[in-house]
Amino acid sequence: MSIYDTLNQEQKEAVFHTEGPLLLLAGAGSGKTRVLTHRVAYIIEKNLAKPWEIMAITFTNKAAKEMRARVDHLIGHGGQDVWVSTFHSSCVRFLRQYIDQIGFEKSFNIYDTDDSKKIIREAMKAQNIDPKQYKESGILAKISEAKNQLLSPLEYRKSVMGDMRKEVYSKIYDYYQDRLKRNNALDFDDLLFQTVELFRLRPDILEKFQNRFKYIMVDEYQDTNGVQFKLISQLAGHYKNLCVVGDDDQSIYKFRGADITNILDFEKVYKGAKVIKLEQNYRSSKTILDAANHVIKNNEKRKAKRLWTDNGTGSLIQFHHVDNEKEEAKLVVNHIQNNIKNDHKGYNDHAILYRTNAQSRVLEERLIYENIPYKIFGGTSFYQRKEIKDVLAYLRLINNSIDNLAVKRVINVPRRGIGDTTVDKLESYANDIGISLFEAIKESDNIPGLARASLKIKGFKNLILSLKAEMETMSLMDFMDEVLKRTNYIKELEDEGTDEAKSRIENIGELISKLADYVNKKKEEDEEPTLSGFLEEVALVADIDNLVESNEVVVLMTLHSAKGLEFPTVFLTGMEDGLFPSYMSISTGSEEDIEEERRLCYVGITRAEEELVIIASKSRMTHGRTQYNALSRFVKEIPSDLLDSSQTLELARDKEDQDSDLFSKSNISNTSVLPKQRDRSFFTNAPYQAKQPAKALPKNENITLDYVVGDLVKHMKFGIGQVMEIGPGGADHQVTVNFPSVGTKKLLARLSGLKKM
Ligand SMILES: Nc1ncnc2c1ncn2[C@@H]1O[C@H](COP(=O)(O)OP(=O)(O)OP(=O)(O)O)[C@@H](O)[C@H]1O
Ligand SMILES: [Mg+2]
Repeated sequence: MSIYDTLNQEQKEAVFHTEGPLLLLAGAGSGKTRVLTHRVAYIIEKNLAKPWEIMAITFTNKAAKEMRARVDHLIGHGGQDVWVSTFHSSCVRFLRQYIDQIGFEKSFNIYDTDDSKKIIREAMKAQNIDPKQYKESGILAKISEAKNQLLSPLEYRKSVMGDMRKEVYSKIYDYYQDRLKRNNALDFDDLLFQTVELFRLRPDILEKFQNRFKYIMVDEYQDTNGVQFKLISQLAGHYKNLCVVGDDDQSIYKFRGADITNILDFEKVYKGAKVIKLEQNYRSSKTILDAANHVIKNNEKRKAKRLWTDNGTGSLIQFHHVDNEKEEAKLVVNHIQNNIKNDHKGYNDHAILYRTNAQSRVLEERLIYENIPYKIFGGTSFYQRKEIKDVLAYLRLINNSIDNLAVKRVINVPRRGIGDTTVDKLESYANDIGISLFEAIKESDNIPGLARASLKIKGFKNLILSLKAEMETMSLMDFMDEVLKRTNYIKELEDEGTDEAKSRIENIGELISKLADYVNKKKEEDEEPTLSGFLEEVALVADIDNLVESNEVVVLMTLHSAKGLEFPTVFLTGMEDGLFPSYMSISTGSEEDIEEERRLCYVGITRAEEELVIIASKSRMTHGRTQYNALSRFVKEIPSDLLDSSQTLELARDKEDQDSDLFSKSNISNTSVLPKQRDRSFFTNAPYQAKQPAKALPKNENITLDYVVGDLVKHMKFGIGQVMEIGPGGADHQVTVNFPSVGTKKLLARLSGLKKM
């Protein structure tokens, strides 16, 4: 039996049609990616090309990795020579070979956003541009946009003449590009831009690659942008053996310049292109596919398609309308535990999807509480995110001013003109006389060589000292507001106004919700909430992060990152109007924006193979306040006979039996409304547990540790350390370890994988 026997007729046609342009336009789970990998195998088998003469481009590193694995599996020996990569990594390879032909050195550096921002700042200074009117990230976004449209600084200048504001962007673009070149550096967009430039200026080099790549394939073609389109047309210019696959219903990156016309106009650009449609879905149950089809058909601007499956009807889609986000997290985690116990599923059979990054916090905490290994894919765990670390560093510094790391983290964040040299001087002064960095800051008048920065240092000192004083008089919630206001942290992000900045603001809002949660819990216990208490609770969750290295993990990710992937069980969380579809898309009143969100929903639903669980919450704490959201219109677009909502009750009853004391069923509280016995946090500390009835005792009694206080233990990341304390920690033990490498850390025993030495 050959590997092609498992393909259906249309798939075979696509695999065997190797010559000339080919468009595979088909719905989710119809085997597009599978066709690509089989096509690679076929081309090699028929000796139409050597492995290194085939290029397969995918969208993300994860997708590239999966495609690589599938190709290796099909082809075996030689598979590793097939050029499987993302656009960016392909370009790096081209440029490392030839960039000297366009005036860079081959050893060029690749700049990240921070590096780029530094240069923008320089440019603004050099040209006397008012930073109040123009923000670095805004300018950077404009430059990126220009590059994605293949506009050089000169071309951009011509295109914006007469528009004052854009002329400023143009001047900075000039300076920026010149500086990059002088530094022999490329930013991320340049990787593509300069490759296209190289090929344009040196047709002889392009020709080499055109001749080399006899077959080119591109996955997720619906999300290519202008510069990617150009690059592909350059490379495929000679043989025109270009096979692109995609689904217009899954185009979800318009906000990053993706241009859906690239796929819709393929036949116009590549005359004589063959078009194959796939209609059979192999991934999902009938019920899941039905739901997806019902949702997407509400989009008016789409090519109608038929997508059916031979798979069984499967189970109904579970729908839960819960009271609050903690109930949601609890339900998801309970469900996973049940599946593992009863269904013999593994952790990695489960994906939890959400619309915004900030939603991960509550889910992560519940997973940690229940000792379930997880990994955030395509992003960073909540407590590892820069803005969360920054804000927590401020709080740590205010709480305890001898925290040198915290000082270093925030002394110039947001920027207040205190440079590295100044910090170095402060630090060596502090070390010389054996005081903390903040003490040195207080004595900065005595430190030689700080003259120019001295006013700024004092400004920072006064900020921290006055916040310290305010901490004594304010409620914790008000205090947090004050910190964010006085440090200008949120304002900076607001001024940036980029998508990334908005996501950071949402994350900080989520940290405020965490604080509100903590305050509520303490009030219920008739205890005074304190900053140090809050930091301690956070430290427990924050430190455990990223320690799971196995593949046996529950996957968490945004819907955007989920494209192309599949999982037996998928949870679609936060299905509420205002969250998904996003408030932004609703408020613009633009049907186009809602349609993009709907495509994202279609992507989400079609990730599920067997089991789809949809959850909406009636209320949700955002920025520390409880908000009430209506059910997502997308859920209403799913016919009710596909939904099973009866289990909500059952599960709720179940839960009540199991651990009604740890979690409340409803959370309508914010800081000012504090009903008793409600809204408990995920983490319990010792005095809190003492108040629990017996059945709610943490489950850590089952876990025995082979080390005791005083023992040496080894940790994957931090190395060897000494156990200082062992206490209860959710369903686990909280172990305090002193590591010479990083200092004292609080870890959860089981998740941290501590080993006795
Ligand atoms: N002919 C087939 N027989 C059996 N399984 C198939 C067949 N075609 C595809 N599959 C399986 O169906 C699933 C979906 O395939 P694939 O990921 O290639 O779809 P896709 O069209 O790329 O989906 P997406 O649009 O989500 O990227 C995979 O598990 C794949 O192995
Ligand atoms: Mg695919």
